[in-house]
This record gives sequence, structure tokens and C-alpha cells, in this order.
Amino acid sequence: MKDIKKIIIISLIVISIGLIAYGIYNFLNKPEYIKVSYSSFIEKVESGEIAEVHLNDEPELKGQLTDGQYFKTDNPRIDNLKEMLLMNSVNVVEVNEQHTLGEIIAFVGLIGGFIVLAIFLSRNNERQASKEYDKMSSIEYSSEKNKQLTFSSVAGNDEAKESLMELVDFLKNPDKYMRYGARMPKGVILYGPPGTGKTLMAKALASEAMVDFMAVSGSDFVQIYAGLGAARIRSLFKKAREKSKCVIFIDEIDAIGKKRDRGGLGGSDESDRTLNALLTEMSGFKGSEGIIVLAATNRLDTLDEALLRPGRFDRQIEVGLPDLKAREEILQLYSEDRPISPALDLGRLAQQTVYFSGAKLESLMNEAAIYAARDNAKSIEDYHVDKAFYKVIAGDEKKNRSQIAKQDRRITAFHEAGHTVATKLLASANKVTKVTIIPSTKGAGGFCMNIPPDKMFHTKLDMINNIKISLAGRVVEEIIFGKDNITTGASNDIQKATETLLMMIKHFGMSEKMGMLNYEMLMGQQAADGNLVKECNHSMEALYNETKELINDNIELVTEIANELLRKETLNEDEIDIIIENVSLRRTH
Ligand SMILES: Nc1ncnc2c1ncn2[C@@H]1O[C@H](COP(=O)(O)OP(=O)(O)OP(=O)(O)O)[C@@H](O)[C@H]1O
Ligand SMILES: [Zn+2]
Repeated sequence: MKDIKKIIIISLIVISIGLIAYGIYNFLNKPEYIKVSYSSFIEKVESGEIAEVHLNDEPELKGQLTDGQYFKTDNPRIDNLKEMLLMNSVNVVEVNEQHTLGEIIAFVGLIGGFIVLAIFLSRNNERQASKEYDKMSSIEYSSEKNKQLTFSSVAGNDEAKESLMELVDFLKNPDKYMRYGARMPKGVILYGPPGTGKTLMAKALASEAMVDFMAVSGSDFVQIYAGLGAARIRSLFKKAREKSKCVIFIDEIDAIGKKRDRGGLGGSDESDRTLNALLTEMSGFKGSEGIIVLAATNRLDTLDEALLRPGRFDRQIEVGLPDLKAREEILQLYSEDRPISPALDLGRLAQQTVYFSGAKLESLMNEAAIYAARDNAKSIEDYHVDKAFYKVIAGDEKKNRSQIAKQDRRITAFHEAGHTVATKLLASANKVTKVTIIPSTKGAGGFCMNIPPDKMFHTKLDMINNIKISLAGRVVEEIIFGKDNITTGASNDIQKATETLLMMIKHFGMSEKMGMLNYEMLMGQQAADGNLVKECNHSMEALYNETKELINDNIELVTEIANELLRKETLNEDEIDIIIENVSLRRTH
């Protein structure tokens, strides 16, 4: 505001100078005119007493006599006046407009004044705008130094916690790792369903390492103004460097890091610019600076690959929904400071809260506490939890708390038990590290983690067994629940089985009927050759029937594993081996 005043004053001064100059010029140059009649003017022309005439369209003509005197006379406004004057060797000056030099000066002065004013105003605007831009581009972040928060405040997710704990020492002593030439990760992505404790873990990492925690959200960078998102990224990293050691947490990274469209549709230049700024900043800082960027997303597969490359977010940690044990731990955690009735069985409550996230469990205990307080009850009772339960799953289908997703769980348990048994019987060299009926981002239902041994070549038998392992989930569904009750849960399995079978026939010459031909080369891209489809269908059916036979022979084992899965939700390899041993002992007796 002050600046605007200054500019107005300066402009006024410039304008006044112009006007004064005009006045002075006029005053100094104002000649005295004597009036002569037109007839005496003509006489003077003819007698050669006129030196100069200014021709114009005005009522009066002006000019100068040979003796230097100025004169004026009536303007006859005739066409041949100029010719007549020239014939009498009078100097003729044509003045089309009446502007005198003085007026021109004043005019120039005025224009100049305005130009100066405009320049000043626009400069001022620019300065104002850039000031505002600076203000907006400096990112607001929430910073917390939470001394009490440790990894023990995060229940379950042991693998994820372990991976993060490795980083604590690095954050404390980055120099130590630099001395050994160890390259520590700059970026870690935590991915998994909402409310599973990703933010909580990031905070725990910062507080255990006793460094600053800077939290922002990806949506803060989605801006209407061009370049603002990128500027905010730079400001964020600048502030982080000022702190030297810190954890930057970017929630909802997908808001800036979405896959860039190859077709050019949808993806905006603006979000590209923001993403590029992030990538540049991340490659910019050195590992020795003790800065780690944690990012969270619900979906890893929507992120741009460029983000996941080495030197960026090259560590990806899954944070899944809690299983039975973890749910009990979380419930325990949120009961600690609350008066819980001794009759309230947290173990049973954990069993009844399948598919609940940590956030949902926390909210369950909180709502129960609110109901208890409203009742002025001595402690939180089972029926408070029951009421709270309906509140928390409100919007979901109203289910009895002990019946939640009961059928889903049963189907998933049997399906995964099928994969497990097939793996154990057909591919004993594979490691089944974990079976679970808790959904992950990888599989819709549960999953059976199966690590094949490291080998250079795969035999035909290996590939056939892999197909059977994939089919075993569906096979068990059919045997236990009937042909009409098979589910969509096997779609990934069917895709995998088909892929393997096609590879065997099309690339590896492993089908006697189709011979040793590469069908890709024979048919180009159009693979829908009738014979090929028929052969695939035929082979798949044979493999399905063989798998069915295998499962039927071992249905007792499948059932046992499924029931154990329903009890514990997650089984590791040792637990599976014990069940197998028990069942085979029972059989031989
Ligand atoms: N494993 C857990 N242990 C203890 N508390 C948990 C756990 N998971 C979630 N919570 C509780 O739920 C709250 C929300 O979790 P948090 O914000 O960390 O989830 P998030 O995974 O970051 O979710 P979003 O994807 O929605 O950002 C936490 O503050 C905590 O109270
Ligand atoms: Zn399956």
C-alpha cells in the first residue's frame, strides 16, 4: 500500500513537470501578432513584404513579414491560395493540425507520466504476487517431537517394524554408515489398507531416532497455480536440510506420484512437474545428511515406476490388516488406560473383529468407553463394546458380531488350505513361509506365500505342479462347498495357471500334441488359433482332474489346516508341518 502512494506521487510530479514545461515554452515563444486585412495581406504578398505563411483550416491565417513582424489575417480558405503564395515566392508552411510544439511536449510529458505510472504499478504487482507466491509455496507441515512414542505403541506388523528399526541407527549415526560405504535408503514407501498404522510407524521411527518429524500430505501439493506444487516440494526439502536430521512423511503420495499416462489423456503437466521436483530433490540429497523420506499409500500399483527406482523410494514395506494375535495386542494397547471389566474377554473380541484395521479397533474401544461413561458404569462391559461395535461398522451390513464375515472366512480358509496342501505334497522344495486368511493388497482373500527354490531351469514337472498348486484353491472350493458355490476368489489363480500352460505349449515345446514349435512366431500376435485353444482346454481339464484326485485323497489334511486357519488366521511353516505330521501319524495307525 505504501508503495502505491509513492508511485502516484512520482507520477503526479512527472505530469506536472510536463505541464509546466509546456506553459514556459508557450510563454517564452508567444509572438505578438498584428492584424492585417485580407486585402492589405494580398497587397503585401504582391509587393513581396510577406516572408512566410502558415496554411491551415483555421478562421485566421498566421505568418511572418520580411521585417520579422508576425501578422494574422482572415483565412479565405480557397484552394489556390497556396499556388498564388508560391508564385509570389512566399515560404508556405502547411500546418495540418493545430498542435504546437509546446502541446506536443506536454503530450509527451503526459504519456511519459502514464508509462512511468504503469511500469511502477505493474512492478509493484509483480513484487506483491511473488511475495504471495513465496508465502504459498512455503509448505506448512506438522512437526511433532513425540518422546514417548516408540515401536511398542504399534501392535502387530512385525516385519514392517523390523525393517524400520534398521533405519533408527542410521538416522542417529549416518556418518558411521558412510564410512563403510553403505548406501542407505533415502525413501521408504509404506503401503496397505487405510488405518493400519502407517503414519503411526513413521512417527515412531522419528521419535525412536530422536529426530524431527515433518508430516505433509500429497494433496497439499495439488495446486491450481502452475508451479506451486513443485515450489512447495523444494521448500519442504529446504526446511528438512536446515534441520539436517529428520524424517519427512508424505501421506497419500499417490496424489502426486500417480502413474503418468502414456496416451497423454488425463495426466496433467502440473502434477508431472510436482513429481519431477520430488524426484530431483530426492536424488539431490546425500545419504550422509540423515534425512529419510517415508511415504504412505493405499495402493502401490498406482504409483509411477519412476518413484520406485533405486535412489528414490526403493524400499517398499507392506503394512497389512492385523491378524488375530495383532488384533488382541491392539485391543490390549487401547485398554491399558481404560477401566476394563474383568469379564470382558479381549481374546474373544479379537476373534470377532476379523478385517478390522487398527484404527477401527481403536475407535471400537473409544466408543465403548463413551457408552460406559454415559451409563456412569464402573467399568467398560461387554454390552458397551457390543453397542460400540454396531456404531463402528455402521454402514456395513448389520451382522451379529460373532458372525461377521463367517462364510467368507470359511471359504478363504479352505481355499488357502488347498494351495498349502498342494504345495506341500507336490513341491516339497518350495518354502511355504506364511498362509493367512487376512486379505492383503496382493490377494483378494487370503494368500499362501510360496517361495520356489532358486534354479536356472524349470522342468516340465515343475511347471505342471505349479499349475496344479494354482488350481488347488478352486478344487477345494468345489469339493467342500459344491459346484454351484465356487467363488470369484480363484481369478488370479486361473490367470497364473493359463499363463504357465501357454508358455509350456507356445515357447517350450512341452506339449506332445502341439510339437516343438514356437507358436508366437508361427502365428504372430493372433494367438486365438482353434487348435491351440483346444489343446489348452484339454490339458487344463486333465490337470484339474488330477488335482482333484490329489485333494480328495488328502481332504482330511486340508480340513485340518483350514480349521487351524479359522482359529489362528495365520500359520507359519512350522505350524503347517506339525499338522501334516499329526495327520499322517493318524493315517498310518
Ligand atoms: N498397528 C497398530 N497399532 C496400534 N494402533 C494402531 C495400529 N494401526 C492403527 N492404529 C490406530 O489407528 C490410528 C490411525 O492409524 P494411522 O493414521 O497410522 O493409519 P494409516 O495407515 O496411516 O492410515 P491412512 O492410510 O488412512 O493414512 C492410529 O493413530 C492408532 O491409534
Ligand atoms: Zn487362490
